[in-house]
Amino acid sequence: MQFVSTRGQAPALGFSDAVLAGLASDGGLYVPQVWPELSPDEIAAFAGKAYADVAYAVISRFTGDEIPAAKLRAIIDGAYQSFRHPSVTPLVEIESNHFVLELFHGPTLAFKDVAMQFLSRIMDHVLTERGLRATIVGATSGDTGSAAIEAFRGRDTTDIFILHPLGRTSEVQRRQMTTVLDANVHNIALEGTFDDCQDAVKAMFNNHAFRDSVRLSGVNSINWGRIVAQIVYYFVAAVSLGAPHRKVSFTVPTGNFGDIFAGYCAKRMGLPIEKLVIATNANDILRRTLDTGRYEMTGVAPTISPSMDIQISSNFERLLFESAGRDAAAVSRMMAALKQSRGFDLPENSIAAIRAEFAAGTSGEEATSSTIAETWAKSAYLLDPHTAVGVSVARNLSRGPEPMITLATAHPAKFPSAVKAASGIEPALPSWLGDLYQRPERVNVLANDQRVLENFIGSRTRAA
Ligand SMILES: Cc1ncc(COP(=O)(O)O)c(C=O)c1O
Ligand SMILES: N[C@@H](CCOP(=O)(O)O)C(=O)O
Repeated sequence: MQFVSTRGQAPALGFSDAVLAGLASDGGLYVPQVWPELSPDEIAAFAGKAYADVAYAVISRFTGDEIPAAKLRAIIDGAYQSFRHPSVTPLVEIESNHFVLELFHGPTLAFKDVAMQFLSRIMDHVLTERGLRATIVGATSGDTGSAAIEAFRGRDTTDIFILHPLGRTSEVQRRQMTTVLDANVHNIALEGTFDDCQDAVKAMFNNHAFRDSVRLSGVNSINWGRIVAQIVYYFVAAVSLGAPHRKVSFTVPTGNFGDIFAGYCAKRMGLPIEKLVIATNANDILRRTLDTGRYEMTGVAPTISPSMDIQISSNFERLLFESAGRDAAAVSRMMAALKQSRGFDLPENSIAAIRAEFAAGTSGEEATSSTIAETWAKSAYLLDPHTAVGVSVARNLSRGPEPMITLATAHPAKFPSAVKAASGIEPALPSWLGDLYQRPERVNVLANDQRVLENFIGSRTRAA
């Protein structure tokens, strides 16, 4: 299996190289050259299988023979043993025909663990095989960072540098990152927004001298290794509700578009999904794009679902590539316009193709809070604010008879103030995080300046 860049100017790479590269050298994102397909019989055979079995069946379609079967199996088993629920990603029916898919049973209580526990093991394997070390740089609005730090801490093959926006994460999210004191972990609180953090990471990838000198690698969902692991739970959830004999729809709280793009990939592989619903908070650039056909940046507003306070939705580029008939030149033009004038119009064929597969809705702050309160009152189920955005949008949608699955992307205890303000209930952290507020923190506050960041990273990485 080869992977090609959405901008068409970088060499096609195999799975391991695409994962180590993170971002393509032309600034694009890697996607599979062809979509592997699973037949209805193969999908039906997932019924009753363990999560790791389905993960192996799906992921091995992308790794081909690059990772030996026994090694891939051991990596997947190790990744999902770190989850504290026997089903890994259980489904809970919160009201008639509306389910939440709990993706937060991993070590850091957010859906990012599902992919990160896999990615860290794959990268470690490839780097060890090649006798190399890499410098991992990631941008986070709170959850990617803690999941990545937890997954890569203590590994000899990698040094990890995570940029978070100073003062814009929840306190639990910040502490989950800054209290990890392993020598290979470096936390940077950037004076800026999440979009600034993400821009800085992309600029490091586009500075080829720096990229090569530190053997730069990325763990944001620009990395195909993240997406591939997230495809799995769409199959697991849909099959448990009757797929492929019955269609299902998914609503996904969306920021960087990685999670919902994984759902699109599952559909391309043959999973019968009726609709993929993009749920945004007040930072509603994606919903506006679906309404108007124009992607237009306006500014980021802080919300009670801070992990989705994003405007530059990286993985939307992958969808643009697919929806524009894989026209890499058209994608490059749109991305150049975004950089120059903070917006672009989608070609007619592209927006029509997107509207055929996706719907979109927005949940403002009040609607999100009242969704937390109502769901607690009616179903005794406590939603985190990101999941509440999804549930709120799914409830307001005109729906068909198929089951709706809203992705529960974080545990409510990661956002105790917002959840308590909405419901009166203060969700407790699980016992293994019970002393989080007593643990010492280590963090470096840095200016949003590319030279400062590159000097900081270059002088601390062991991969240089
Ligand atoms: C809790 C939570 N929900 C939803 C999202 C949005 O996911 P994505 O960026 O893949 O769209 C994020 C972060 O990205 C998150 O941390
Ligand atoms: N919400 C994310 C933002 C980064 O998204 P990613 O999926 O591209 O890593 C976070 O929690 O950091």
